[in-house]
Formats: sequence, structure tokens, C-alpha cells
Amino acid sequence: MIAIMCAMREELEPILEYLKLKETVEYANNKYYLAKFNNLDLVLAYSKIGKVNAALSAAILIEKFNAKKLLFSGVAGAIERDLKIGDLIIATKTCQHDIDLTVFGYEPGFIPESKVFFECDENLNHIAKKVAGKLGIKLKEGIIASGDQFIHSKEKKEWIAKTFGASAIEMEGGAVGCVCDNESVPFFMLRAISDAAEEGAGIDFDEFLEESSRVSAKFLIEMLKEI
Ligand SMILES: CCCCCCN(CO)Cc1c[nH]c2c(N)ncnc12
Repeated sequence: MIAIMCAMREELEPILEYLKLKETVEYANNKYYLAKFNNLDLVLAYSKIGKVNAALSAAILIEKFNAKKLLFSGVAGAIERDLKIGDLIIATKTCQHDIDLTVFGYEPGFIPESKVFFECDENLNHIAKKVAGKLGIKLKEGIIASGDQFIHSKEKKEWIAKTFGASAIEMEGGAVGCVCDNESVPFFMLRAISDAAEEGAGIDFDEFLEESSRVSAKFLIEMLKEI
């Protein structure tokens, strides 16, 4: 079983449009969609926004639906300058920029007995780069940082860039990375840029959420053909 996860309804709907739904399972106040694509058994869900919701859905996808791989599709704010709205980026690893135990001498993003960074699956990233090459689509890769805040300030964005070396910013990947790392499930995350995470990002986000979600969804479907 392969899990496809999003945070928002708008990110999942364009993916579902490509699929024949078999069944919908209501569980833990959420909906899990079962579908087939070519010969793949898929389970899909949007978690709702934020790290806690994302961790809950990721754990359910693995524990209850027996997902052996977890692919995330959605939108993100750009940190790297040459990432423009609509551009695609895959995560090499994810982290949580809003974890702060520095008063005890720990580095930003670190929780004792856990990790700052959670590695994404190299095989799935390799497939993504192959697909991008075949389709002639520009695909960046980099560290993607998560936190339970919508980032819309140049100062905060630059602190995250400096502290974590992040190329993009969102609100779920660090939590899903943590769950998949602890459950030993390969994790892949694809995001299309919806804004620049600076002043005014909220306006851009509202304007580009739908279109950027579609860009990410389309690429994810192309990837499923190669898995
Ligand atoms: C009610 C609206 C909810 C916005 C959710 C944004 N998602 C969270 O995953 C992605 C994202 C796009 N741009 C972002 C930004 N600048 N900061 C944080 N997250 C993001």
C-alpha cells in the first residue's frame, strides 16, 4: 500500500481527480480514500494543517492502512531566491523550525533522544529527478522546514534559512518526517511554491494555492507511473 498525504483539501482534490476511488473510510474524525492507480493500491488523505494533524494522519496511514511508503504533495513558501511561485521542490530532509530547547544548550529544532533533521527517501527522490528530466520540468531539491506558523516575514524567513539551511517552508513535513523515520517508512515530499514567505505572503497564498496544488498533484501522478 502506498500513502499519499496532503495537508489541505485543495491539495488533495486535484490528485483524486486522476484516480478511481474504491472506498472511503471514516476514521479518527477524518476521511481516508482507497484507490487504485495502474497496479498500485493507494490510500489518500489530507491531514488538516499543522504538525500535530499531520503526525496523526501519517501514523494512521502507516498503522491502520499499512502504508509501506508515504508520499506528500502540497504547497510551500519559498526561502531560496530562485524558487518562484509554481516551481517544484522535493525535500532532501525535513525539520521543525519552531522547536526551541536552546536554554538547555540544545540546538534549535532539537528534542532530546530525537533528531533535528529527518532524511527523505533517496530512491523516491531519484525517481522524481528522473521523471522531471523526462518531462523537462525544473525540479529543485533542498531542506524543507516546518513549523506551526504561516511565515510572512522576511526576518523570520531569513532566520529559518540561516539556522536550518532550508530552501522552503511549510507546516507539516517535519512532523511526517519524524513519524516515517520512527516507523522506518520511506518518506517523499513534493511541494509547489505558493508564496515567498515574506510580507504579503498570505495574499499570494490565497491567490496561488489552487494552481500550485495542481502543479504538485500533476507531478505526483507522473511519479506514480514510475514507482
Ligand atoms: C489557512 C491557510 C493555511 C496555510 C497553510 C500553508 N501550508 C502549510 O503547510 C503551506 C505553506 C505555503 N506557504 C507557507 C508559508 N509561507 N508558511 C508556512 N506554510 C506555508
